[in-house]
Amino acid sequence: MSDAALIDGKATAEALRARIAAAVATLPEPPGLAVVLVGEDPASQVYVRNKARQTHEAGMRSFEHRLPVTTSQGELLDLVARLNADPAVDGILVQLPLPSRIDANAVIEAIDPAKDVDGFHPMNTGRLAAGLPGLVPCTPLGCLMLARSVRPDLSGLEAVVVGRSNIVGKPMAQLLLAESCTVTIAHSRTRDLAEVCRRADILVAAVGRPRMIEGSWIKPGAVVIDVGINRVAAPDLGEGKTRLVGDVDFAGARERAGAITPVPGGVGPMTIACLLRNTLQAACRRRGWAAPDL
Ligand SMILES: NC(=O)C1=CN([C@@H]2O[C@H](COP(=O)(O)OP(=O)(O)OC[C@H]3O[C@@H](n4cnc5c(N)ncnc54)[C@H](OP(=O)(O)O)[C@@H]3O)[C@@H](O)[C@H]2O)C=CC1
Ligand SMILES: Nc1nc(=O)c2c([nH]1)NC[C@@H]1CN(c3ccc(C(=O)N[C@@H](CCC(=O)O)C(=O)O)cc3)C=[N+]21
Repeated sequence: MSDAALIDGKATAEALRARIAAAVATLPEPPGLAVVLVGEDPASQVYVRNKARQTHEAGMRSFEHRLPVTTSQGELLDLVARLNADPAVDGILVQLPLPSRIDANAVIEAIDPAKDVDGFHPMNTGRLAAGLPGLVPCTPLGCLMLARSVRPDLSGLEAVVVGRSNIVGKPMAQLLLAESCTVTIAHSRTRDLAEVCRRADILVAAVGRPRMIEGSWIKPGAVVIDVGINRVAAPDLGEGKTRLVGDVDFAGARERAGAITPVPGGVGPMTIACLLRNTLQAACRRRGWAAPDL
């Protein structure tokens, strides 16, 4: 079989951001997104900076809160309460992971579900599981959009999600189930992961292990969505250099897949575009504006 089609997340995300910007331009006031970053994790700082820039480019307001790594849980909960009460804030994102002293679940549950643009509050995860409208986690939503860009009708397909985290794997499985896929969720205790993956018409990898999914595990013609963002040493680029790779062995998988997302330039840019989409949706719901059709 010839090489898989490349699913261009960067271009798809740019197009989605342009539609969001056009919709925002028609609103009486700009939606506002608050991003909270605790500590100095350099990778997180890059995401926060990219989010702020793209929020402005979409015509929205961005409120950044950078707190020292010594911040207590009480101080963080106070900030969340202020953001819940702030009428200019439509969306609240608290960057994860948080320092281990802080109970992340307590912080997520403190966010007003109507402003929970990450879709992590139990109210929103419950609504997703029940098939009710709500805010849907950005990364799985972006993955679904990319899968549908090459297979508009997923109904009846075998979908395998590798990873069962609350932020990617579980909501991804719910979205694929809602598309009428036959869904398998694999994880670190799964026996014979290679054989499970070989069943997949749609394979979503959200593990956090560089190139763990081998080319020979891919069903010929499958759609492969690689969520992994792993920084690895790249001595070929020079001493001390690094590069980003996914959870899938891209070169091997490309020989068998029908379509595949690259890393970088795949799921990552879609995550930010979906965050802006959720912020627009939250603003429209909260403020009684007609929600645009994106
Ligand atoms: N592109 C984007 O926008 C985003 C990318 N990411 C990236 O996606 C990846 C996953 O993130 P996240 O879900 O938060 O990660 P977590 O570490 O929370 O979850 C990883 C999952 O992978 C499973 N797993 C670990 N090792 C294996 C193995 N050997 N075989 C099978 N399953 C395994 C774990 O199983 P178990 O539950 O049994 O421990 C767990 O369910 C990371 O690389 C992260 O950087 C994350 C968020 C957004
Ligand atoms: N509350 C919360 N919500 C999140 O959505 C969240 C989070 N915490 N913590 C961290 C993870 C990770 N994440 C990414 C977003 C964009 C890219 C992204 O844009 N990646 C680019 C490249 C980035 C680069 O080059 O460094 C790409 O893949 O092409 C990656 C990763 C969101 N996360």
